[in-house]
Amino acid sequence: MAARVVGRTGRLAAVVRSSAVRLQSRLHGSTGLRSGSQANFFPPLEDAMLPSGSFNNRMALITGGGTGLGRAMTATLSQLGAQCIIASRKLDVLQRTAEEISSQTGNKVHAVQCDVRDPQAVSQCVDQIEALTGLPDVIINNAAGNFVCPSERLSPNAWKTITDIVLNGTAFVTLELGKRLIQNQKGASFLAITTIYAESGSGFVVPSASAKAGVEALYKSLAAEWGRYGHRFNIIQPGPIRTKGAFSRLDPTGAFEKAMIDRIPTGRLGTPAEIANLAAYVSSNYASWMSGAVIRFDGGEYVSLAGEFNELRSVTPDQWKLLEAMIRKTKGS
Ligand SMILES: CC/C=C\C/C=C\CC/C=C/C=C/C(=O)SCCNC(=O)CCNC(=O)[C@H](O)C(C)(C)COP(=O)(O)OP(=O)(O)OC[C@H]1O[C@@H](n2cnc3c(N)ncnc32)[C@H](O)[C@@H]1OP(=O)(O)O
Ligand SMILES: NC(=O)C1=CN([C@@H]2O[C@H](COP(=O)(O)OP(=O)(O)OC[C@H]3O[C@@H](n4cnc5c(N)ncnc54)[C@H](OP(=O)(O)O)[C@@H]3O)[C@@H](O)[C@H]2O)C=CC1
Repeated sequence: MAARVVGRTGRLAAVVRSSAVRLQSRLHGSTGLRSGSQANFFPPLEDAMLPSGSFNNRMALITGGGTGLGRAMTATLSQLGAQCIIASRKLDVLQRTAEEISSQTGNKVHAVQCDVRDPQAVSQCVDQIEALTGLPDVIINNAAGNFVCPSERLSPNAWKTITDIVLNGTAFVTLELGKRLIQNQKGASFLAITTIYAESGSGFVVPSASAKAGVEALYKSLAAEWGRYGHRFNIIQPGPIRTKGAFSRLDPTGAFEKAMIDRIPTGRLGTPAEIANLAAYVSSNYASWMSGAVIRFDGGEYVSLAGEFNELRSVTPDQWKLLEAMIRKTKGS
């Protein structure tokens, strides 16, 4: 009897999972998941989490919204009723994404070209946004640049390029919009996408780690300073989520992926739709008491890397018997 119920529940869970994956691939493209066995405990739920219409009459700017995680966030906000503006350097990519998402959700997505490293371009981009939709209620600073490289091989321009996109770009977008919103007495939710190594630092991505740490200091500082103008500032630190932009620059041969998945306690990569749901919640009015928050979203990878005894996961029950006997035999110090 119990086995029949478990069997039926298992089949039901499989059906729910496969329809969630179908919806996800329609809106966000393929999940591309590879996983370890414990991933079966943690299937991604990928349909929009918030009630439909949660972003009706709200305008959202997503930098880097044409690809990867920014695209997934745009798709979810648009599905929930927002009018979105996506901004980055490649107008053709932005326009394609904007058309695809608009045609799926029925809500307008605008594409605006902008290199966030250039403060003048940012100011012109905000002029365009004001003309298209008015000042946004939601700003997601998601654009970034990165590549793995031994630090002794970095040129000054390589350092400048990454820190300009990540730290200066985020600052230019945030300050330009912040000042105009303050002038117009309009509140907004600002969200920055950083990463787990913004906290620990990491070799081989030193410009990115330094710049992302700066972004976190910027957002925590403004959370304290600009609450009085109706602005909230929050940070999501994602762990590994497959996107072409990230994986082609951080693991070009694919050699590190398995080791990375093995050390993630939930046994799999995150999915773009999962982070999109979190970003939507943080940017929504359901989170109106959330400001200055730093949310780690990594399947447990950070704590798994940090704890010095975590490698003991590979000790078998028989080996534990021996270890325990040795430990118990020890007397005195
Ligand atoms: C399994 C592991 C996989 C993944 C996930 C794992 C862990 C989770 C944590 C992940 C964090 C991820 C953070 C991210 O930010 S991922 C986002 C990645 N997306 C992008 O980078 C998209 C945008 N990128 C770009 O446009 C380019 O890559 C670039 C280089 C950032 C900017 O392009 P631009 O045309 O402006 O710049 P260039 O003129 O090409 O180069 C400028 C400068 O940099 C030097 N350079 C470029 N590439 C390299 C390299 N690979 N190594 C060393 N140096 C490089 C280039 O030579 C130029 O310097 P000079 O020659 O002029 O001195
Ligand atoms: N995927 C992952 O595993 C992780 C990603 N992240 C973070 O998530 C965010 C999204 O990354 P992901 O989607 O993976 O990668 P993508 O490469 O797909 O996204 C980066 C986006 O930034 C835009 N961009 C780059 N340079 C500029 C610029 N100078 N001006 C304006 N826009 C620019 C790119 O568009 P264009 O080329 O048109 O300018 C692109 O759309 C980033 O902040 C990244 O650091 C953090 C941890 C893990």
